[in-house]
Amino acid sequence: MDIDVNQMEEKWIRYWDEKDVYRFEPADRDKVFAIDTPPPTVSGKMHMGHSFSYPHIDFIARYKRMRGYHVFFPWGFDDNGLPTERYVEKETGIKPSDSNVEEFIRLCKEISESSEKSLLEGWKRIGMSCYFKDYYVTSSPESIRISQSMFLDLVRKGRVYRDLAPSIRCPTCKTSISQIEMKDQEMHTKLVYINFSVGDRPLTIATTRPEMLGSCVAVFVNPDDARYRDLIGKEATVPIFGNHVRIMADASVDMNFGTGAEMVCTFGDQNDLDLWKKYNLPLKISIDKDGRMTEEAGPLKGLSISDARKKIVEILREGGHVVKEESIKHSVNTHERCGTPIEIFIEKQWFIKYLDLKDAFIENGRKIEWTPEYMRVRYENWVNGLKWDWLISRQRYYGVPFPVWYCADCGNTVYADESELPVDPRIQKPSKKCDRCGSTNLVPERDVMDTWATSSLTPRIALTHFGLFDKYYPEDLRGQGHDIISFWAFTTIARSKIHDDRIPWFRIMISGNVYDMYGEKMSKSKGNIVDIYSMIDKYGADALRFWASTVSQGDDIRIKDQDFTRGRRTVIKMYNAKKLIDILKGDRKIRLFEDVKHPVNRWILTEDSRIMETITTHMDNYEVSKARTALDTFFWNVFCDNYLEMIKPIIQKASAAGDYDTVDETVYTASKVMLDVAKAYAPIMPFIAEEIYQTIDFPGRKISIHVDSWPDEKRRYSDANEEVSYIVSVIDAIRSAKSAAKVSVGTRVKVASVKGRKDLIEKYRDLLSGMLRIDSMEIADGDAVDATVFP
Ligand SMILES: Nc1ncnc2c1ncn2[C@@H]1O[C@H](COP(=O)(O)OP(=O)(O)OP(=O)(O)O)[C@@H](O)[C@H]1O
Repeated sequence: MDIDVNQMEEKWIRYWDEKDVYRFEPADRDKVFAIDTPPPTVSGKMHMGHSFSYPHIDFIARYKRMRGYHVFFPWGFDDNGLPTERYVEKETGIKPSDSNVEEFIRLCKEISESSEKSLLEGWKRIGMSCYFKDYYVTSSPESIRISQSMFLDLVRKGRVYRDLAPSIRCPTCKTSISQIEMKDQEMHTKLVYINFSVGDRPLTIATTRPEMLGSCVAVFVNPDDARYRDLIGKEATVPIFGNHVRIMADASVDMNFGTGAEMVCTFGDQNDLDLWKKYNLPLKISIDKDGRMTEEAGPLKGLSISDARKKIVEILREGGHVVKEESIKHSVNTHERCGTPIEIFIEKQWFIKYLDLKDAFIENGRKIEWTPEYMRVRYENWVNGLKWDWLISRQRYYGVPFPVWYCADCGNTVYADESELPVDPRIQKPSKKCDRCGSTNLVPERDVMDTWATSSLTPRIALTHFGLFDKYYPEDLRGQGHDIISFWAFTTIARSKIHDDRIPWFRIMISGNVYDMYGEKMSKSKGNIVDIYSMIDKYGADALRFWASTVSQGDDIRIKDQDFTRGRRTVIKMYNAKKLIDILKGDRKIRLFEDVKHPVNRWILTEDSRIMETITTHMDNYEVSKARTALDTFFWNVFCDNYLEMIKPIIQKASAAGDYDTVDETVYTASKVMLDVAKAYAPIMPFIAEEIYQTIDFPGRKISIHVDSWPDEKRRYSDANEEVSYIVSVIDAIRSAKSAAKVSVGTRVKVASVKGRKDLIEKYRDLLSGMLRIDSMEIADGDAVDATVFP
């Protein structure tokens, strides 16, 4: 091999950049293919998960471009919100509470800008054909304006409200979060059996949250539980705290968990919240916003949740209230960013009201084509399981500010005018008075929006960035991983429904995830990653993309060296095949042939157009892995092993006989099929495809293979096909005979004795003996093809 794959790949990245190959030229809607590309969060390093899922989108973008579409394939970064804040905290050690808002925002901007520059290089390096020269970021004034304007649209539509309502809170990140950001996690914990009393009688309840005892507002049992039927309606005394709570019945209580009697606290978990709402129970908050115990927690006041848990068990033990403790493993709702168990609070928060739209979300989900189709079910399960309106306010700093002030005199909410956007009420003074009482005493909303409240608008943000929203919305395709169906896919479909009563794109293509060696999804922020550069140095980016094409959409994958090796071998094989054609061509110019005469050329052109048709069908069905498998077989077996080997003696013989038409026709055919192969590989392995294209010297080439046309020319020569296919079966038989005689395919043998259709084999005697290195061939008639060799 004399190709430096890394150098070759870097050369083409520079070339595509210089020639602006991926610039989008607007055209009529039916000529455009618009893609909603995932803007990665600025939260760490690019990893092999990205070099798997992004190429899946790029395969389609490149294919559609070669099919003649003007492909709108923008690039963007999602660089506002909690992921970026946490990244900045990790990188600098500076917490938002250590500095003022403006200073911290400045730091977040500075760090995300420099981080974006290096991340961008990574995405270019894996051969993405996005338009990188002008990308959007979700923290730009333009994106903030759109996000705030859509917020005002929600206000106009009555779809947003601020209310004192239960909200989910992460004590570590010190912010409210939404249901979307929760993740179930199996955790080890202690189930503590505690004695309450009903008069003289003990009533044992079991709980995993003993520190919440001060918030206990009721004890619940199942109405069918005979053990407690006589207690329903009575009062139980809470140990240590001494207050009395009602014993109530609800069918949701699991008789088999613990003792079948449970305490309801405000709020230990979702179940507490449900019962609290259903029975209008009192409210007692014993954990504050920062995860510290409050006054209500009595002797636990000021402790952290975990310390409080230890302490209360000690106190209960001392008082003789603990019956037993059991180690259990149970599922806990945690914050997906940091893994901390969530808490439930009552706070004033902004919510998008959408629970009443669940049916419409399902209906719109069904108007979208899902690839693979079964991912729609995941989406629907998520929608059906929604229990909360979408909480969009966050008590953080680096996010899109709410365009809102409150009147300190009458409590009215004052919204910014559209013309003032983007606005940061934390920094900017309002331009108007309270529209209810005329007061100028306005105080800003200090919360910011959840990052998904903005990234759910990416079709609008990306298209508006180029002034194309009205022309190309809804878009044609959204590509993304299945890890964020409930985040990004769902929120985008929801926002499109609410704002525009439309679907955001006609198709969504969901790719699988790359897992680390422990079976966890690789993730930037968690840091459990394999860096892309170490793999590119070893195998090249084409090989990484080849690996990405080895599984179907939606399927998960691990890092397997053999897949990268196969990809790299294919790159080298293509390079060598092209080199062989160069040698056979010598210094002749390629002449174009409308029609070819030699049966071997007629056969390969027939096979070529057949396979291209198959590949095209797979690509049209978004089945890239099937297309690539078919192409691999054609390229390795049919084209390299058979056709290129067959034409060596053909060209040699024709040259010796001065038959330059046959030489030119064969050189043309070999180059043409090589070009088709390069074009068909181009969406998957764009670098080697460009290398072949640019060096093959075929007339009529464009600036790049990636803007040339897809190979769909149909040439069918049925006469030659039957004949040469038969000869290919003879070649296979002689190769098998050589292998049975333990001689390598390239080793010369003295005699080969071949049985079959004598007249036909005779016609190809020279080709067979030249190609298979046979000194003398004995040919006999026979029904089935059979061969023996004598070294
Ligand atoms: N391990 C992975 N395998 C496949 N695709 C992934 C993987 N991780 C992220 N992606 C995809 O990359 C795109 C951008 O994701 P994102 O920037 O959130 O990456 P991330 O590593 O998960 O970051 P974070 O840790 O901040 O969540 C999404 O489409 C996502 O599905």
